[in-house]
Amino acid sequence: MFLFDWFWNVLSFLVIMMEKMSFVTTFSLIGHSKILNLLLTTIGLYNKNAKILFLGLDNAGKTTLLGVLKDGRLSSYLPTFHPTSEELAMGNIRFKAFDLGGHESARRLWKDYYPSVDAIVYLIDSSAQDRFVESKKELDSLLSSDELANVPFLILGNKVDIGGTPSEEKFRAALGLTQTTGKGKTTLNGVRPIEVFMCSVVKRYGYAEGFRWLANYL
Ligand SMILES: Nc1nc2c(ncn2[C@@H]2O[C@H](COP(=O)(O)OP(=O)(O)OP(=O)(O)O)[C@@H](O)[C@H]2O)c(=O)[nH]1
Repeated sequence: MFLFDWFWNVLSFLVIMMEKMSFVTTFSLIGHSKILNLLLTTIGLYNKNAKILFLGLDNAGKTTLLGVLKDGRLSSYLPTFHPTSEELAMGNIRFKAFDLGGHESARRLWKDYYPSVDAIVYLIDSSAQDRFVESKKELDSLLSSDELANVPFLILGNKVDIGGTPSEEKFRAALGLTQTTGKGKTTLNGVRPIEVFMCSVVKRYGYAEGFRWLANYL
């Protein structure tokens, strides 16, 4: 019995060593990032290289969100007058995000970015109720664009940390967003995915759920 145990332990040790050696050899031959990519591709999580536009009126919080997603830091930014872009990864989505600015002059450039876009993230300052009509007008114009007909829309009702912001229900009603896809993963039957998530970029909540929802449709 002792001999059998000893033999079994030695055999197990050798098998583990061989596995480790072949892994180390493969690892150094292919390289760390390629192995990671290979694993992610195998489990279907890596092919989400998407082009995402961050749109919304000026002051909605687009650049702040981009900054938080980029390096986790909250900074203060000047209004965006020139489009900027960042390569980002969030959960299982890798994407190139374009912050196009929300001032009236900047909005004229939005349509130049429609070709080959994979998703729109539309931010609305939920504390600025006096601007809901203007925000709805821009959103409706995006939603009715032929070029964006099949593009998923993630609507973020931002700044809920500010007192007096409307409930999600009232926010949806004001923006005409009562009929949406649903927050789970659903079969679309040819309908464009569109969903609302209330969030606070500065308090860092709400938007991650939104991006997780969006990942289902990229
Ligand atoms: N209270 C609060 N303020 C926020 C939030 N997100 C952004 N802000 C503030 O809103 C202001 C505008 O944010 P920006 O990120 O510059 O807005 P933008 O949409 O990029 O604006 P433009 O560049 O003019 O199009 C800044 O003072 C931010 O600090 C939030 O979740 N809560």
